Amino acid sequence: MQRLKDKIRDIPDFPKPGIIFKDITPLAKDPAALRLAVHYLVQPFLGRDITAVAGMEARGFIFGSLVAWELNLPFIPLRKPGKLPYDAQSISYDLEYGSASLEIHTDALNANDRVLLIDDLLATGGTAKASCELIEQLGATVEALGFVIELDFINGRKQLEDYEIHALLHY
Ligand SMILES: O=P(O)(O)OC[C@H]1O[C@H](OP(=O)(O)OP(=O)(O)O)[C@H](O)[C@@H]1O
Ligand SMILES: Nc1ncnc2[nH]cnc12
Repeated sequence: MQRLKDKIRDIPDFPKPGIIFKDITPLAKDPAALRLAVHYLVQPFLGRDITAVAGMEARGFIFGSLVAWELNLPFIPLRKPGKLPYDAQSISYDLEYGSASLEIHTDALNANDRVLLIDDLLATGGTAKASCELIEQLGATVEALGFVIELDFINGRKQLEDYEIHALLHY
């Protein structure tokens, strides 16, 4: 795991004063490290009854689509507002440095789906909680959540108590 941690760059005061931004671009830039991260990321989910992988725009797309590829499952994008072309369901939420919205196509999932939600980072959990609600609004079940990074000191898990959560790197 230290090999992966070495590929996460701290950027102080981005995007706001007081935030230490965990930059995953050095990890994405290194093919061996990226493969290793995805290898570890999928381990808890192998052989499980999961029907789809969902990821949040934008950094969740990087890891979510690689996990979907690795598990040979559909990838469902949760997008920033106004980007999805078909009927979409929307939700607003707060995150570590502001507020935002995400959308999902209303036909992306149904009541038979058991979804693995993947993102790069768990901070307050606002993004993840809203994403779970979006998935559940379509009648689907959230099977588990997977993150590359968890900021333990923010304790985003407290608002995700009902869910199984796995994270590779803890700060
Ligand atoms: O746990 P939280 O406090 O909700 O924060 C975590 C979220 O913040 C970042 O996304 P951001 O909204 O910055 O979008 P990006 O992926 O487009 O950079 C990150 O990729 C997570 O999705
Ligand atoms: N500290 C942080 N670094 C990178 N992405 C984030 N999303 C929310 N908080 C973050």
